[in-house]
Amino acid sequence: MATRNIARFWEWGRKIICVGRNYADHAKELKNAIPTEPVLFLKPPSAYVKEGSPILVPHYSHNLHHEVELGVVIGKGGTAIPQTSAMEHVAGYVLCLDMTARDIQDECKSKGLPWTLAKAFNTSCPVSDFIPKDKIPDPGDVSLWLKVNDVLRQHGNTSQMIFSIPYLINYISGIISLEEGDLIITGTPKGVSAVQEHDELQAGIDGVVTMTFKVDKLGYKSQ
Ligand SMILES: O=C([O-])CC(=O)C(=O)O
Ligand SMILES: [Mg+2]
Repeated sequence: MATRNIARFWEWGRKIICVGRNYADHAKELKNAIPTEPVLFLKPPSAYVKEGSPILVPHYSHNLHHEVELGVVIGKGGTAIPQTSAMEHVAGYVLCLDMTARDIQDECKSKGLPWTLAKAFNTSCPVSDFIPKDKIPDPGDVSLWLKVNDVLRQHGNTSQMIFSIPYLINYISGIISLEEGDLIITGTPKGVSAVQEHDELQAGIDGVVTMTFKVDKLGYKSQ
């Protein structure tokens, strides 16, 4: 097998492990309790989309939300990784969006069903270019923002996270072994809101990366 390039992990990437309700201000805006343990869910690698391709609205949703998040790219796998060595397993970062069909998520929550349809559809995980680890010396102090059609909607700092990156790596790897090319997306700060077809989403990490995505209507539906 040819050598895999971690900077293009989304092409051969593996699991996307998502942390929910990791910012108290976002948990509150959706009237959820502040968690005492991380809330986890998964997206498949088919959820990845890169700049130049659009975010597609699932045909079954009328309330697609943006959630801007810091993504942690795993460079070295492991099981039950101690917090003290957790950062040795990180290859770098991406800025990412956890696109969420909020109407479907609300329905899933009220019926006690899993969030797969709300969170794991094609193009539900837009990602920026790979950010090498040394470009973010302190992942616990990263300022991230998102604009819809030039209007600022989200602006948070990873210092507001309830569970830190080393804590999450330890917690997750004790349940689901981490592998090279996995991505952990670490939760969103407050300000989530709906996007429509033709909207332009711009997001960034101050001084590190920006990315732009257009929203398009989903062009396909299973017959
Ligand atoms: O859908 C939600 O509210 C949970 C989530 O992904 C987050 O907090 O980032
Ligand atoms: Mg999220």
